[in-house]
Amino acid sequence: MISLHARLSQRKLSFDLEHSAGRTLAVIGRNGTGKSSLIGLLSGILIPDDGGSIVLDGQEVADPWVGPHKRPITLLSQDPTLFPHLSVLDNAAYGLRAGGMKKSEARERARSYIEPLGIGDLVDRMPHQLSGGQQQRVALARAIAVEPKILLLDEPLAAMDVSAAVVLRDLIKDALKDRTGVVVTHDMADISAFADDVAVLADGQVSDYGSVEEKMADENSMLRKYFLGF
Ligand SMILES: Nc1ncnc2c1ncn2[C@@H]1O[C@H](COP(=O)(O)OP(=O)(O)OP(=O)(O)O)[C@@H](O)[C@H]1O
Repeated sequence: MISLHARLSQRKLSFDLEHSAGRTLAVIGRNGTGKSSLIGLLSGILIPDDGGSIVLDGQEVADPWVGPHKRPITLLSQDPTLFPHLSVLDNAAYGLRAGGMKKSEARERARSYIEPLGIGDLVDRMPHQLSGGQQQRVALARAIAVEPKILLLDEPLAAMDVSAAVVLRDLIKDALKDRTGVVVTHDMADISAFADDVAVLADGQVSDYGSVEEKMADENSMLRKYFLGF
C-alpha cells in the first residue's frame, strides 16, 4: 500500500494519493507537472514539507532519517547507472551486499535473478562491455534481487530502441507480478502492459486517479484526453 500526503511548496506541488498493495500505478502528466518529484518523495531523494506523511507498506517514511536504503522500495530509472568497477554479477548483488549478506550468498542469489532475464552468460562482463538494453536488464536484476515490496520505475524504457523495449517490457511485467509498482511513463504501451491504475498529474497535484479500464472507458477522463486528445 502507498499513502502519500506531501507538499513541496518550493515547487508548488501538493500530492494526495492512496494506492492499493499488489497493483501497479502509472503516473502520467505533461513536462514539469511533478512526476520526478513524486518519485523523489517515494524513494527518499526528496523530503516533504513539515506535516507530510508517506506510508509505504505500512511504514511511515516521511521522516528525513528514514533514508532510501531503509525503505521497502527500489527504483529503476531511465539510465541504468551501473557501478562501472563491478561485474554484472556484483552489480546485481549490490543491494544484497549492502543489506549485509555474505558475498557468496549474495552472488548466488543475484545469479538466480539474472538468469531469467536472459543475461546469464554475461555475469562476468563489466558494464562498459554491455549494450544499453543489457545494462538495463542488469539494473532490473539489481532492483528486484532485494525483493522490494514496491518497485518504482521512472521511464524505464525511454532510452531503449524498439526491439530492446519490447523484450524489457515483458521482463518488467513479470517483475511487477505480485508486487506494488509505480511507473512514470509517456507511453500507452507501458500502461497497457503493466498498469492497473493511473494517476494524472496536472496543476501541481493528482488531478485524476482510477483504474485504467475505468478511465479508458470514460471519454471525459484525463487519461483519454492525455493520450487520445478527445
Ligand atoms: N531542484 C528543483 N528546485 C526547485 N524546483 C524544481 C526543482 N526540480 C524541479 N522543480 C520544479 O518542480 C516542478 C515539477 O518538476 P518535476 O521535474 O518533478 O516534473 P516532471 O513532471 O518530472 O517533469 P519532466 O516531465 O519534464 O521530467 C516544476 O515546476 C519544476 O520547475
